[in-house]
Parts: sequence; C-alpha cells; structure tokens
Amino acid sequence: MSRFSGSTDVPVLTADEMRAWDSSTIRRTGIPERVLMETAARAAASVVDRLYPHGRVAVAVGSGNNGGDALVLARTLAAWGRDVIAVQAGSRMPDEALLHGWRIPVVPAEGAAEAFGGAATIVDGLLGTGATGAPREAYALVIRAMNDSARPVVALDGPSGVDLTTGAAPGEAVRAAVTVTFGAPKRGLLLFPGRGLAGRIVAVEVGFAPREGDAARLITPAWAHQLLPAVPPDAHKGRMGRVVIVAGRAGMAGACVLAGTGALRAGAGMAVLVTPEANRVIVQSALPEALYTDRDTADAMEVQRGAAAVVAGPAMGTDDDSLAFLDAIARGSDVPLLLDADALTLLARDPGLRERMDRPLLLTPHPGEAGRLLSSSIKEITADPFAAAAALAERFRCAVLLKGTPSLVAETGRGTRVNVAGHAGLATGGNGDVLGGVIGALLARGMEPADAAAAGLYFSGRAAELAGRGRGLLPTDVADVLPDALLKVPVPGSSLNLPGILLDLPAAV
Ligand SMILES: NC(=O)C1=CN([C@@H]2O[C@H](COP(=O)(O)OP(=O)(O)OC[C@H]3O[C@@H](n4cnc5c(N)ncnc54)[C@H](O)[C@@H]3O)[C@@H](O)[C@H]2O)[C@@H](O)CC1
Ligand SMILES: [K+]
Repeated sequence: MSRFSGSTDVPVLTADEMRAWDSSTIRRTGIPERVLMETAARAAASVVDRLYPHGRVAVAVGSGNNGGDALVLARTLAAWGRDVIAVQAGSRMPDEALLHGWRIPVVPAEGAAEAFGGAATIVDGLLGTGATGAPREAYALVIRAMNDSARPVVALDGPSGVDLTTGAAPGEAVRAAVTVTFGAPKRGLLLFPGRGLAGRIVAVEVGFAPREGDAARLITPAWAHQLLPAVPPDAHKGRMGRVVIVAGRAGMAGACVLAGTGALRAGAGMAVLVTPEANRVIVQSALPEALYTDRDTADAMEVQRGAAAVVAGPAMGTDDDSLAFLDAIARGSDVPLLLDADALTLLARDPGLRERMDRPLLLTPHPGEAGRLLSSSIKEITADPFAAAAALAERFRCAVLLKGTPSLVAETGRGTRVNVAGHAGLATGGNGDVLGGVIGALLARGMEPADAAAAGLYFSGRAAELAGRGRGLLPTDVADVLPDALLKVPVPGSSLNLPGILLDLPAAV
C-alpha cells in the first residue's frame, strides 16, 4: 500500500537526472545548495523523530553532501533535544560549519560498532547519488557495523552501497528499515537488490523547481483512476468493448479462460474466446459469460469484426500453424492488438510480422521473451530493464510492458511508467493471462496502449493487494476482486503524517 497524497506525477530518477534537476533548480531559482540540504535534512530528521522517538541516534557521516545532510540532521535532532553521536567514515568531515556550533561527539570508523551498540537508531549518511562502485574500506567497515548492530537504520537518499541508478550492490550495502529520499524516488530504490535494502521509502519534497523533460514516472493510484473511462449510466455491452482473445492451444484451455476472466472482470462488454475445438467444453463450462469461436475453422478477419481490441498469445502454441494464424489475425484488423506469451515467441521468430500489420500494438514480454525479441540474455534484460523496455519499444515501434519487479511500460517519446502496486503473490502461472485480459478490456474502452498497459498493471496489482498477502493466491482470486480495485482511489492508509510520499513496498512473506 502506498500513500501518494493523490499525486498523479511522481518521477523516478537516475542519479544523473537527480543531479541535473538539482543544478537546474539552483540555476533557475537562485536557491542556495545549503538551503536544499537544510530542507532535506530537516525532513529526514522529522521522519527519524516520528518513527523512532526514543533513545540515542548514531549518525554515520560520509565526506560528500550525503554526509552534509547527515550533519545537518544530527544538529537538528540535537536542537530538538535528542541524544546524538556522529561516526566519521571519510578521512574528513563534509563541513563542520553545518553544525552551527552545536557540539556533537564524533567517533572514527573504528569506533562504529560501539557507537551503534549504544544507540537506539542509526542514520546512514555515508553515500548518496555521488557514490561510485563498492564502498571503500572505512565506509565498508561502518556499513558492516551498521548491519551487525540489529538497530533500525534510516538511510538518507538511499542505502549506502546501493547504486541509486541501477539498484546494484557491488560490495557492502546498508540494510535500511526506512529510506528518506530527496526530491523523488531514485530508480535504484525500486530495482533489486536495492529495493530489498531500502525498506519503507519516504520521498520528501525539498523545494526543487518543476522538472523539465522526460523521466520515468510512478504509476500512481490517482493517475490510473484518472485514465479510466467512466461507465456511462446508459452503458450497453456494445459500448463497453468487445475483446477477442486468441489463446490456449489444444489441451491448454486454462490460459484462454483466465484471459477471458481478466477481460470480463475489468469490465469488457463482451469477450470472444478463440481456441481449438478440443478446449470448447472446458472453456464454455468455466466461463459461460464469454462467446466461443473454434480457432481451427475461424476466419481471422471475420472473428475480429466488431472487436474493439484483440489479445493474442497466451499458450496459443509456437508451431507453424500458430504462426500462420497469428499472421492472419495481425493483418486482419486495425483495432489495437496485444501480443503476449507464445505470440511474442512467434514474433521473435518472424519479426517481419510487425511490418505486415497496421494497427496500434502492445507487447507484454517477461524478461525471457524480451531476450528472445532483442537477441540478448535474460541477464542483460534484468541488468537494465529500463533500457530493455525502451529498446523493444523502439525496435517494434509500439508500446511495451516489460514484466518484472517492478514492471515497466515504455513507448518511444513517452516517459517510462513504473509499477509498484501488487506483491509477490502475483508470481503464479496464470496471472499474466489475467493481466492480458485486463489490458485487453482497457484497450477496448479506447485507452492508448501504453496507458492501458500501465493502468492494467496498477489495477491487477491493487486487486492482488485487496485479495490478501498470503501465499497461494490464485489468478482467479485476483481477478475476482478486480471490480473492487476499479472502484475508487484508495484512501491513504498511513496515520504517521510523514513529510512526504510513503512507498510501502511489500517485503517477503
Ligand atoms: N541538491 C541535491 O541534489 C541535494 C543533494 N543532497 C545530498 O547530496 C547527495 C549527493 O552528494 P555528493 O554528490 O556530494 O555525493 P555523495 O555524498 O553521495 O558521495 C560523494 C562522496 O563520497 C565519496 N565516494 C564516492 N564513492 C565512494 C565509495 N565507493 N566509497 C567511499 N567513498 C566514496 C566521494 O569521494 C565523495 O567524497 C545526495 O545523495 C543527497 O544526499 C541533499 O543535500 C539535498 C539536495
Ligand atoms: K545514504
């Protein structure tokens, strides 16, 4: 569950983008860097004071501006009457003047374990966006002492040791309970392993000017709901969108049922399931609300007549017959087409398929399928999913939903959207099929492919949150609560009154 204060626009930045935003703010507004630091550190101090109001606070100080934040925070907490001690990790302190004459005991890195042992809470102000590579020796020592202390750690801007652009942790890295991040969440806080080390993320506003240019953005509840077309009071099934679903080779009826269920639960006026005769009895018994068409005898053009969107691929098969049928489907209409699963494997085998169709297109690969489409390895895809999603969008001239944690939506010329709704309970076979159906329904209501993909991710994730956090969640459980997820913007659940946007990304169950 996340508290977004109703925001529709929350950027997700790389370290470079953050630095550029910082310097453009200073240039455009004349605000001194010291004031930004003061604001950031005071916000972080109030998070520490609200979440951990008792006992000594040990503040680990690096030699750059992240350490500067730490000193301002230390001084602020001291002025608020808190008992504060500083641990110096670098060969020098950032700027003692930041302490405004307040006397705070400082111990060297070698004294870190003892200082942390005597504290109730630790603040990590070692490294921020200016870090390069694995933390060097004195820093690594302090980080190890922090992690061994079993005290809650509040990280400033990011857990030290995590690359705030890629989420990589090449050496020692802080395991934080809370990360107070400045200006906007950094990419590396949403990508593993960084995401697993960041804890709860509080993004605080520190006085930056509005951002210029394209950046990745979070898919926020308010944004997703604002995109959702209203259901008119005089709606009829013809106006709510007919979704054609090509899924399930013989013996694989489940994929077809799940995609159809997703489409109908997301509000499609009608779902038409195109699947071999062998699947007919199962499909019609499991989902009597959907129409059935025999794929073996179907005419690709005829079957898409009256459709508002088409979803093709879940378990449809990767043999030559499936390729021929997919080709005929792709060329047989101009309404939006979503290609998932086997259809992506077929597209990788025959990329010319893209040139032979003339319609809005959305691809929804997982990293394995993305790797096949880009002729690269899964490792390369997951090392930089932002780049992979953008490369796919460019290569196939379409919207792309790259599945993962987080899932991303990219389209050339539009900033990437990052999903944080949902949890690992969605990691079950069949949830991708439901998602395809959900997005199909949103496409059928006239949403742009990238918007439908982003909203589909949000509403499916939100449904999983509503369905519960335990293990053993079935895709149909998620689909069944979709109507509730679609209903209204969730009310912020937090009563902590923190000075920023709270992202409570689920930890392990
Ligand atoms: N204007 C902004 O963007 C703001 C930035 N602020 C803070 O400033 C931070 C960025 O400050 P800096 O650019 O000074 O960078 P950092 O403070 O993140 O790190 C740079 C310092 O760490 C050292 N260092 C780099 N990599 C290291 C490694 N692997 N091991 C050991 N030492 C290493 C460098 O020699 C340098 O002294 C942000 O993360 C944030 O905390 C805040 O003051 C708020 C405003
Ligand atoms: K830090």
